Amino acid sequence: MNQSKEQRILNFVLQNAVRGDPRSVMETIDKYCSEKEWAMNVGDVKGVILDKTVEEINPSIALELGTYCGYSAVRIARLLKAGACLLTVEFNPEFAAIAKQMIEFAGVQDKVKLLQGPSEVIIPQLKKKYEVDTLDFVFLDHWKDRYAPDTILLQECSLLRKGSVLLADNIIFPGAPEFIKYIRNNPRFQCSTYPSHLEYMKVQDAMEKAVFLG
Ligand SMILES: O=C(NC/C=C/[C@H]1OC[C@H](O)[C@@H]1O)c1cc([N+](=O)[O-])cc(O)c1O
Ligand SMILES: [Mg+2]
Repeated sequence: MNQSKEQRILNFVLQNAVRGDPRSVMETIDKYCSEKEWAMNVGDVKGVILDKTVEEINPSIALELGTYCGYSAVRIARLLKAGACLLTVEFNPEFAAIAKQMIEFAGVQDKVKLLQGPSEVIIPQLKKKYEVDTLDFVFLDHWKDRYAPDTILLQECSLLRKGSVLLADNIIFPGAPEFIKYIRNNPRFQCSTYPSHLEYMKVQDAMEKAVFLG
């Protein structure tokens, strides 16, 4: 049975990147996906916006929705201080298996907990099963029509506190119109937009930052 694109990306990393070096893993994925096969990693351009947001917050506990191959999990985890943790949620078991290997190869497995399942099932489990109090940072990069319902669910589960920061990928392309409508009209969030480009393409995209005001 021939390989998936995600398996080809992982193999390219295993053969070309430096084990234990997160930056090498990121650069190798970016090289493959810009030269050989496009894939929906946040990428090197929007990745800088993600980096700056994570560095600004310096989160102790972060949540990522939509792991895919683990590119942004590696990207976020490499910036986390000692003792800090990234919980990353992936619905698709094949993608989760790839991401697990990617995270381990990059050497950030001690900072990352990969949770396989639908976000609407995992989010309500975070407090009791995964011992989360509240989240300092949430990166939304999963199904675009899940951004708004999952943001509501995070609030219903009391997982956000005054100052919790959400960062959403793809609010221009593919777009997340319901999320934008919800979050920008919501007095409990302070929003700002970061115009950018779609990963590996000359297509306009943007990221939305939303600070929960409590
Ligand atoms: O659908 C996108 N992301 C949805 C990802 C969904 C992931 O989470 C659940 C599913 O198992 C998948 O692994 C997407 C699509 C494009 N795109 O250009 O089509 C660009 C992006 O950055 C994206 O995050
Ligand atoms: Mg994305």
